[in-house]
Amino acid sequence: MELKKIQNYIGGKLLPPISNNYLNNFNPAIGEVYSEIPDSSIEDVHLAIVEAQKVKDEWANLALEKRFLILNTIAEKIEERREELALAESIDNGKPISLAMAVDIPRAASNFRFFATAIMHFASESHEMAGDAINYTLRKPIGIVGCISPWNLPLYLFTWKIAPALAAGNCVIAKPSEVTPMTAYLLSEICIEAGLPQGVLNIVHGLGSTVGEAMVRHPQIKAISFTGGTNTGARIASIAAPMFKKLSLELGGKNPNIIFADCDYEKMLNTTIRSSFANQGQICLCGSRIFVERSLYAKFKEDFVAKVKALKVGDPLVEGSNLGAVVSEAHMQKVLSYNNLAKEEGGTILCGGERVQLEGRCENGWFISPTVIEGLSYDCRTNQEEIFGPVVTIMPFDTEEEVLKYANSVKYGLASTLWTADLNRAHRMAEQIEAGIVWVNCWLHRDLRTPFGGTKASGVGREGGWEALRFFTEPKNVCIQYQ
Ligand SMILES: NC(=O)C1=CN([C@@H]2O[C@H](COP(=O)(O)OP(=O)(O)OC[C@H]3O[C@@H](n4cnc5c(N)ncnc54)[C@H](O)[C@@H]3O)[C@@H](O)[C@H]2O)C=CC1
Ligand SMILES: O=C(O)/C=C/C=C(\O)C(=O)O
Repeated sequence: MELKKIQNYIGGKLLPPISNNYLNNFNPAIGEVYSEIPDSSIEDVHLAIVEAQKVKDEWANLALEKRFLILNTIAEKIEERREELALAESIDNGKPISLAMAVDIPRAASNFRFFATAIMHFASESHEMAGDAINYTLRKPIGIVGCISPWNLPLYLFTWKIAPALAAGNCVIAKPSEVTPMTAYLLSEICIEAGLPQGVLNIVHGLGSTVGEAMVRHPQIKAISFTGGTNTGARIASIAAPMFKKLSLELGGKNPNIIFADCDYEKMLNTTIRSSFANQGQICLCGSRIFVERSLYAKFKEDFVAKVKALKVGDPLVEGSNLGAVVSEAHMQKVLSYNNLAKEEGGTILCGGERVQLEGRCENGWFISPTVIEGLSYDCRTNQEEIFGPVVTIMPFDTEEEVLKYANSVKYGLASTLWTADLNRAHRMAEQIEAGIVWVNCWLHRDLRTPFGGTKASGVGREGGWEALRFFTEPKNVCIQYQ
């Protein structure tokens, strides 16, 4: 059977790569190639830029209401095709279809709807100087911008970048992860149906080292919005910063989940299962280090491990599977290697820690049992490095001061979760935790207006709301002195 061939979306058309070379695209649940993706080259990136150049002024000057209507139509079409998109996402990524249906695809539609609306309300500042002069700040589209996204939340994160970039009046060259390209391809069909003018959005598929780097290096791409690994972010910054490009980098995390004995226990327990293992732990916001106040530790350990053991690792297309496959064989090997490291570092694996061999259709798929490890020190490698899989460590603590030291000991500073009924303590801790996001008595409770991103090695800049629209526009201040 001939494999489905994904195409680039350039100048409003679905095109093969200029080289006509393709890469294999795997279904992680069965461990087999099921489609092909363009192995695009620098020439395809250049073609996309030529197409974007032709229309960038027209798109930038289009009435806001017209831009709103087109982006809102894309949101509606994502919703209309949600079942097809959720199935495609599940097959491409390995995640349970129930998760794609409940979270990934609705959020992709919300991203377009949110920014379609937000741009209608985006206003610039003015500053009066004591009866002497007035300053007003213009916010112009940057021109052509680049969006590079990862494989863990494919359409969710791809649209989280593209939607504000387009809403702000830019033309976009976008590259989804080569590991999960399918829903970005379906999005190009949707954009054609929705009447997005040709060349405004161009999706170039291929490898990071070729397509991604060509985008980062191209002088006509004036800003790069990237989500992915910290090392990749550092490489992008090393190329783009000397070219004075605007950069938004949303990178890795090693997030603390801090649990005090006075918390709402049942809510905390259920949410901690989710914050540890949702999407097989492949969300940069997952809480991979769980710190529990000592008086609660034994009870938490018993209840948590029992719940984790009850999670079903299974065929992502079957209702009732709590965890699907991890995204690739290489990633599975990387995650499993941390279990060996944890043992070497003195840890005890309380449950999981192994490849799961399913029967039937998924017998060769890349599945890992959810893993809980205890007995490690806060500063060992297992507790310092991003694993990005279904693996958490649990550790007791005695005081706020002690747990803050543990929480802040990592190079990352993305997200954190606090569980306590004492709001004074929550404020105190939130103030001192080194992270861009602090959730109190909840996790991944998202309001798209809020600043989203991390500190330290978790990134530079913020996405979401006005932050994203500011990132994708260039401010110009005009100062007029009164005559
Ligand atoms: N959201 C997050 O925080 C994510 C973190 N990761 C972490 O990163 C590790 C590596 O995962 P990868 O798939 O290799 O992520 P990655 O950072 O290599 O990939 C993310 C995106 O960047 C592109 N890319 C790669 N190299 C590039 C370059 N030199 N220039 C421009 N674009 C480039 C990729 O093609 C992909 O579209 C994971 O094991 C995980 O720890 C991975 C994905 C998402
Ligand atoms: O915007 C969100 O709600 C979530 C974003 C998640 C990531 O950026 C990630 O996992 O990489």
